[in-house]
Amino acid sequence: MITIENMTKRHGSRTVLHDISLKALAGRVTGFVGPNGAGKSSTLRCLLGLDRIDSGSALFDGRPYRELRHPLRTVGAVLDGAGAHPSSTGRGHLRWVAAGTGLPRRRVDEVLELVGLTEAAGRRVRTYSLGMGQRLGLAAALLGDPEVLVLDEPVNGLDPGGIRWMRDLMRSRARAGGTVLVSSHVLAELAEVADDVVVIAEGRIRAAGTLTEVARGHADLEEAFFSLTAPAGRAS
Ligand SMILES: Nc1ncnc2c1ncn2[C@@H]1O[C@H](COP(=O)(O)OP(=O)(O)OP(=O)(O)O)[C@@H](O)[C@H]1O
Repeated sequence: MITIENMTKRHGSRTVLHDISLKALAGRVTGFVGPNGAGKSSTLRCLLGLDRIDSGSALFDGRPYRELRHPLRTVGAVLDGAGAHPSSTGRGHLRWVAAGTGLPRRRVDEVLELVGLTEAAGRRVRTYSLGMGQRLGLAAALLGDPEVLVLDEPVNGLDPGGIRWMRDLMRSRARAGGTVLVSSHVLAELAEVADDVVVIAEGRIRAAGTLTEVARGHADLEEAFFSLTAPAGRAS
């Protein structure tokens, strides 16, 4: 379970996250939605210990990321695509990650199979399509078979088959008891996969609840998104 409480993040004099709180529960997919610049990536970076939090907390079952005993076995994350060196092969990249974290080498072939990259595993990452890069990033995140998955815009660059596959994967991780936190710009895209939704805009949480609760009182999901994320001066 992920618990963020009263988290504030500043860059210089600019506050990009204002006292935000959210929960992502085990056994559920939690969608994290907001327009460009809303603060989604900043939230995920703070959660994963990549950026320092100015106040508040961001915890995995009660511990900050940096204090996890087995980070890769606890949390898998995909933030900016694959994160692999372009001249390495897909398999080489995963072996490097596995070796650096004490995970068994055989796990590399298992995750390549899981994300559908077995055939392309010997090719250099620079020849991968955007969607293949996303799959490789996910393969690295799954190496430690973690309980928690944190995915920033994971369907960017995927074709319809890839999107369906990614949704199935998120659902199956949640069904198996995992915690899945997934960000998107589009509420309707999350409708297919999320049990719960948290809406962020201008660095503030605007709504949270089940998809039905968040959409209640709005004509459709698109209207709900625009209404909930409208600039503060214009929010109804
Ligand atoms: N290193 C930084 N220095 C200064 N401002 C930053 C920095 N990183 C992010 N920001 C600002 O924080 C705000 C939130 O950005 P963030 O990338 O978290 O939004 P986002 O919701 O992930 O947007 P997108 O959907 O476009 O990726 C933006 O106004 C951005 O300009």
